[in-house]
Amino acid sequence: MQFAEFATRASEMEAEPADLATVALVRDLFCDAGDDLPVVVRFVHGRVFPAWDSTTLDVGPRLLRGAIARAAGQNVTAADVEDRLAEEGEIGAVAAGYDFGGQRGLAAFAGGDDDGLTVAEVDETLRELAAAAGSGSEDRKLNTLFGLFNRTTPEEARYLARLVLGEMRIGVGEGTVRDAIAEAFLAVEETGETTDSEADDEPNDETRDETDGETRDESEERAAADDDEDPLTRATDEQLRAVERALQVSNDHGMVAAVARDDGESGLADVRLEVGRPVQAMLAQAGTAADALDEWGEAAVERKFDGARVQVHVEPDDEGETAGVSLYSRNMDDVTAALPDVVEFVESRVDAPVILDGEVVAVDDDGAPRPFQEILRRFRRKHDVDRMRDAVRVELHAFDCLHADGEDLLDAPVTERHARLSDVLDDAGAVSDLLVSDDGDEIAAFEEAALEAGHEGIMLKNPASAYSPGNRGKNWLKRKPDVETVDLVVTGAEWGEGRRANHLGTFLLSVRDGGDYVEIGKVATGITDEELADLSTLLEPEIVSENGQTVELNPSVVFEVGYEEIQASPTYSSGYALRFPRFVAVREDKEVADADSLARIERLAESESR
Ligand SMILES: Nc1ncnc2c1ncn2[C@@H]1O[C@H](COP(=O)(O)OP(=O)(O)OP(=O)(O)O)[C@@H](O)[C@H]1O
Repeated sequence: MQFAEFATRASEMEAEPADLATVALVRDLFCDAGDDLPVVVRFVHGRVFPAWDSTTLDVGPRLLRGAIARAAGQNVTAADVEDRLAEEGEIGAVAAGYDFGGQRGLAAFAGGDDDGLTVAEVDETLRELAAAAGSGSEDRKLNTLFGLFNRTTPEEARYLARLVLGEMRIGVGEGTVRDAIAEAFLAVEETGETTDSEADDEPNDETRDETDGETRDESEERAAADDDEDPLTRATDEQLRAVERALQVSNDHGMVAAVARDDGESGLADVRLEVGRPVQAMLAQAGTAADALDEWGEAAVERKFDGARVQVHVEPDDEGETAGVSLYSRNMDDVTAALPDVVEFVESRVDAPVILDGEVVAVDDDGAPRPFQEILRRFRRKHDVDRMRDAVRVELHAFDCLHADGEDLLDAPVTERHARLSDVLDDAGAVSDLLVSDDGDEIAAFEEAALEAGHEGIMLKNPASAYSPGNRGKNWLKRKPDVETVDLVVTGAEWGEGRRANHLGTFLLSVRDGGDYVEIGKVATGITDEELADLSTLLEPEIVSENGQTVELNPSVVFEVGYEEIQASPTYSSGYALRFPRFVAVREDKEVADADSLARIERLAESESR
């Protein structure tokens, strides 16, 4: 497929306000993609690599602006591009505003044979760019991007720029991709035999409700559109679930689309977990022991470790022995290199191919947990790993087993998965204690002991429940006595004054509101001088534009922020403000998509006002 064709389709999606019609456009694109299907599926929601793959292009806004400036011609500087960005507010619009065609004309004049970019060529070039490392790699990346932009029309440039930054902004989220795959390759044209035969078969509440707001809206719109002209053939809930399950298990949208097309529902059912391919972490809601017992009769109770989530993959070799250990964060980033002590521990205690879920916690010499911030000094670290290994001791607490010895356990109940965990991890101290109880007093005593031992609280799990990757469902409840903090996206900052003039000092905080960010306040307290310097290093490459002391930042960093109260306030665009905000930590284990939403802020504000 020509990249120009992809860009035209993307612009149609961007212009389409209705969710169902967008699904139909995405479906049609998938149907027309041919051999390029996996790439097109990834591109349409802003990915070059599958979701499970931690490889990134590692191109920041500054480098991208430089490449656009170069492709735009000799008279255009990166500062000009920056000025236009301040006016337009979005890099795709800026890229589309330049005429890169002049260079193409020259290339043709010089004997160049340019039939236009193909989707496959863009994919291949961006993959090469991602692989550039070491000295001179910035320049090589700049050259590669320049080469691509140089061949784009304005429409192609718009979507290329956005693809490079990983945000297509065309209203196509996970739910849309899932529905479009089912519509394209599983749904059957209505021929008197109705595809609504599953109408009574309610979709798994957790899966459908917790995916994202968009999914819920889509199903409502789907229902409302029943009698109206419907642009979709209408996949059944069962077909949607088959796609959803394969996506959860593989985190590879391109592969799932190809399997749906080539092998249908039975092919999707055969998609299995793979050691070395991370899955999304199951998440929890806040809740109490009373909630748990009311709902399930009994609860599986564990300590809530205050550390960083880690998924442990132990790969088999040809003889069935273990060949290697890899570790992933809750966002499926590869953090193996940062935690050699955990790798060594797992190597010595596990001798079967497994996927385990757990938490790494910083501990003192007596094994007592240290504050959460300490583990963040180790997690994701690329430099000084050995020095930090000595400075911050960590321990693994494993609490789940998703796969053991070739067997996927996602659908097995909590208690069975925990029993398998105890079988495969030869260290009782590293296996999270599990109390299954229907007695509120017994659970309260367990909670008290957990808090006394320095843990954050307890987790309450429905003993009969399966593991649902990526879902913040009702089967896991977290219970902790401390005041909640909120995780907010840093969208702006101000340069400091006096001795702090070289550092960003005050940070503008936002919450997620659909695909956008709305402001909720600023934080400047609770940050040490050392942290200020680190924050400036972290955030300076994300500067989008500057106006006097104030800078606008690409939303990429999440702060955990404490506060005394959340108040309704006209000062910020969210309609809320934090009273006495206090910086707690950078949530390096979270991406902006994991930051708190406006809906959560509304709930917190409401519960405080009661
Ligand atoms: N025994 C346990 N079982 C499951 N998760 C646990 C356990 N102990 C600690 N955790 C951690 O608690 C988290 C669940 O809380 P939640 O899903 O709300 O994540 P979060 O947003 O990081 O919340 P928090 O900031 O409260 O940790 C898990 O992601 C995991 O990192």
